[in-house]
Amino acid sequence: MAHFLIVEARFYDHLNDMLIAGAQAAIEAAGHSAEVVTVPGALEVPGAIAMAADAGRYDGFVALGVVIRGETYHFEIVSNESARGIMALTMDGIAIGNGILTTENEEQAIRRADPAQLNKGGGAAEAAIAMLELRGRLG
Ligand SMILES: Nc1c(NC[C@H](O)[C@H](O)[C@H](O)CO)[nH]c(=O)[nH]c1=O
Ligand SMILES: CC(=O)[C@@H](O)COP(=O)(O)O
Repeated sequence: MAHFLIVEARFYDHLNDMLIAGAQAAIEAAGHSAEVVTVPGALEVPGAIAMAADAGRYDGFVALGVVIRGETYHFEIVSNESARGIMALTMDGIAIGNGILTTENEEQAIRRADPAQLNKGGGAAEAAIAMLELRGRLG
């Protein structure tokens, strides 16, 4: 059994709750366990994963959050830089599933967060599990 850390950027409560539910269900269905830590926004997610990876208590990570386009270039910064930070950690061999949604509006986000619809939280958890298993196989 592996132990995962779900790092959630809590920007939209109702959307995050759905993402977490999907991720937790996928981890439990695979026979693993998880705990959740909350950070202010998507830009803080890579840093939190880096801190937790250093601590060495977790086998893998699930990044969750929602970025919805506003009026300014901030959307691009938050979307691209959070993904870039997560990708950099992935390239260091850390098993991470990226479930940070980047959408044009709330309607798109609901469809993707809802476990009964596109279930992107569950998909991110499954990706983290797959990468952990791959690391075990590849050494
Ligand atoms: N606009 C969104 C943000 N912005 C906040 C940043 O992620 C960050 O917390 C802030 O700049 C302080 O460093 N975060 C989201 O997760 N979603 C957004 O839509
Ligand atoms: C991530 C965003 O685009 C949004 O939350 C920020 O909105 P704005 O660009 O209107 O300040």
